[in-house]
Amino acid sequence: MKTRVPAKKAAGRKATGKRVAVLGAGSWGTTFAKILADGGADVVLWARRPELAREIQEAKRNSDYLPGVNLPLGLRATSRLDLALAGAEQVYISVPSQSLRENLAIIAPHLHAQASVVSLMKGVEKSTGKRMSEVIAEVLRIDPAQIAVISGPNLALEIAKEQPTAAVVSSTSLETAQAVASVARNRYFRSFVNTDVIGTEFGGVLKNLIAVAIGIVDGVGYGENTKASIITRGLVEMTDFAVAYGAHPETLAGLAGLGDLIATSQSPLSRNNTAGRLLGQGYHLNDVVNQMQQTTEGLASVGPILELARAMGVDMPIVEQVRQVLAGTLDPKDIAPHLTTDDEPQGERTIDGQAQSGSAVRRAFQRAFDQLRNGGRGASGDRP
Ligand SMILES: NC(=O)C1=CN([C@@H]2O[C@H](COP(=O)(O)OP(=O)(O)OC[C@H]3O[C@@H](n4cnc5c(N)ncnc54)[C@H](O)[C@@H]3O)[C@@H](O)[C@H]2O)C=CC1
Ligand SMILES: O=C(CO)COP(=O)(O)O
Repeated sequence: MKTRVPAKKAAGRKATGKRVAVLGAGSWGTTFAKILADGGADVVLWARRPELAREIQEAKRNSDYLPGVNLPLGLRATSRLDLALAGAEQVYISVPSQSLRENLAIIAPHLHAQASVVSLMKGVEKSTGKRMSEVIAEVLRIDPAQIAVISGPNLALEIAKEQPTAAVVSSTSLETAQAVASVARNRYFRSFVNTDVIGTEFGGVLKNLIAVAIGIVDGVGYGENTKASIITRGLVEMTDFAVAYGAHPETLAGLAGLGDLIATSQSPLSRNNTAGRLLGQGYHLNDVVNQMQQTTEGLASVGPILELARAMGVDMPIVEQVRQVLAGTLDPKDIAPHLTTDDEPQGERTIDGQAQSGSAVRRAFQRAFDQLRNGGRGASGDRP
């Protein structure tokens, strides 16, 4: 199929005229390119492999990652980074988190100085524990106001099939978030905005870890009570962690937190959930990793997240148990929404007022005080 149709016509609505690039033609990068093109943007998608770029450009298909999905006729694809980035005012990145730094090094020479850079990724860098927007700022040395992140309950294949979905675009600059959100939207994809980059990014990272835990108990054969307990207590862990690093608690109650946690924990489309299920069924981690053909961010994030949690004195019993299952030191059937060593009842709410308290330092003191009050155990509790 060699016919070329202008983006405006192909999208079936007025083009915004905004020239954007999407880097990474896996399931999410390709789906996001479709979101943008269907919203009227002029999109060029960069694929590492020339044969994949050719398939997308000529057949308007990405059969490995999005089987059965027809891509917009106006969507262009190339394996040449310089061509993808030429004139791009917004650059969306969707590569595995552990490869971001090396990819940024080859992106940098071709990036327009004023371009907004948007992370679609949900991992932290294993070697540094840094969030993707931090890695972007560090390597590209651009103003943080040029950087945005997008997160939410966004299982790629459902969106590629045009099922109605919402997401949140976050940037320290509201103007940037709004500029990105006005391009990254269409009739089936609605973008909200916030300025809580920390909460939005950590929400996406942390829900992966809870989704692995849910997959594990699913694989073991436990039912809805166990899963609901882990989802609920998991959200508390996510919120405690993110707030300790400066996030707003309400972000974790929003699309990038609870919303994504629900979608990822419930869906067989989730790679993190699937990896957990295989572990729960008794497969060894190496076999699971070999079986997963797509990026499973949660597996790489467990270690750095627990280190970051320790640094702030945040208890993450569920994530800790996921680590133990991955390490083969905890039987999957023993994973539970609490530490197996808990022997005294704990209050469901113990960090009263934390959500309203000021700085991260103040919260750390509050947490230390709560730990003392709880006889050395970490504070745990639903946010008010
Ligand atoms: N698939 C989904 O439903 C969603 C994924 N995400 C996030 O998007 C990011 C990318 O995920 P997917 O597109 O799903 O992964 P994927 O495994 O489907 O695709 C990753 C793509 O990155 C490319 N890539 C570029 N440089 C690479 C390198 N050095 N090593 C390996 N691959 C390289 C691969 O060729 C591939 O096209 C992840 O952080 C994920 O958490 C976020 C929301 C939804
Ligand atoms: O982030 C996602 C949905 O919002 C995709 O989850 P997985 O990476 O587990 O497939």
